[in-house]
Amino acid sequence: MFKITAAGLRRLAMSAVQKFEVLFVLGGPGAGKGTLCRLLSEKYGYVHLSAGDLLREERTKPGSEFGELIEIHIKNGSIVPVEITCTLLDHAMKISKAPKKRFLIDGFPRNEDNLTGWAKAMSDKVLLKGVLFCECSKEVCTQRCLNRGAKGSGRSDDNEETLIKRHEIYIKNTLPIIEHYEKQGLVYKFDSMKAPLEVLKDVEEFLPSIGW
Ligand SMILES: Nc1ncnc2c1ncn2[C@@H]1O[C@H](COP(=O)(O)OP(=O)(O)O)[C@@H](O)[C@H]1O
Ligand SMILES: Nc1ccn([C@@H]2O[C@H](COP(=O)(O)OP(=O)(O)O)[C@@H](O)[C@H]2O)c(=O)n1
Repeated sequence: MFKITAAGLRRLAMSAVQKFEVLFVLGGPGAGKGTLCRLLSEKYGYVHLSAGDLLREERTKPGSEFGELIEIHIKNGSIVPVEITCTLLDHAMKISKAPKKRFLIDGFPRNEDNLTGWAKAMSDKVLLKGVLFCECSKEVCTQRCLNRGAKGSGRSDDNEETLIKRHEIYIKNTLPIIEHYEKQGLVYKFDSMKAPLEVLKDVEEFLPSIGW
């Protein structure tokens, strides 16, 4: 006899309600992900969730059990375990009061652990509409982060030593994730060496193709 499992029932229930729509925004450290997301969110009301910002905020919360661990990873340029990051993203999505449940998730998924953890925890709730890939040279990325640091970002990772590691991790761990989505035809690449408003314009040409 046909039997439906609890997980099957949950999936059915979730498919009946509207799922959150998500665009991942990826690229090297300093490629301009946050800048693009801010422009898009101001103009279209999409909710910008930066994994890095959420982790930095959690790090400084009094009594956070993960504060120290997060700081070690950020200072080292390495990637925080997905259970922490995914819980922060999930919570931020749930409490969002934005009328349009359309989310720009910036700086995630950044490695295999992020990818599998997200699939496990979120695939029932979220519809991935695509991946925006900010293409930018290592030199420009590095210079942008150093300028951001010099202008007082206060970030413990906007320094030459950490930037070398961040870039290595980007090449070794994040590029394969972008390739993974590319094989599924989900990636939209654009030149993020251009000025911010030109980048915005290029991305705006892509949005109608996903119904945004
Ligand atoms: N298209 C751009 N052209 C020039 N500078 C940029 C551009 N996009 C971002 N920046 C600057 O580069 C730095 C890093 O940008 P940010 O958006 O924080 O990058 P990311 O989120 O990828 O680390 C910031 O100081 C920002 O003002
Ligand atoms: N998915 C993520 C995103 C960021 N992070 C951490 O946060 C740091 C800063 O990420 P970010 O997205 O704010 O900044 P960029 O490196 O892209 O400029 C990373 O170097 C990681 O240490 C993470 O562990 N996992």
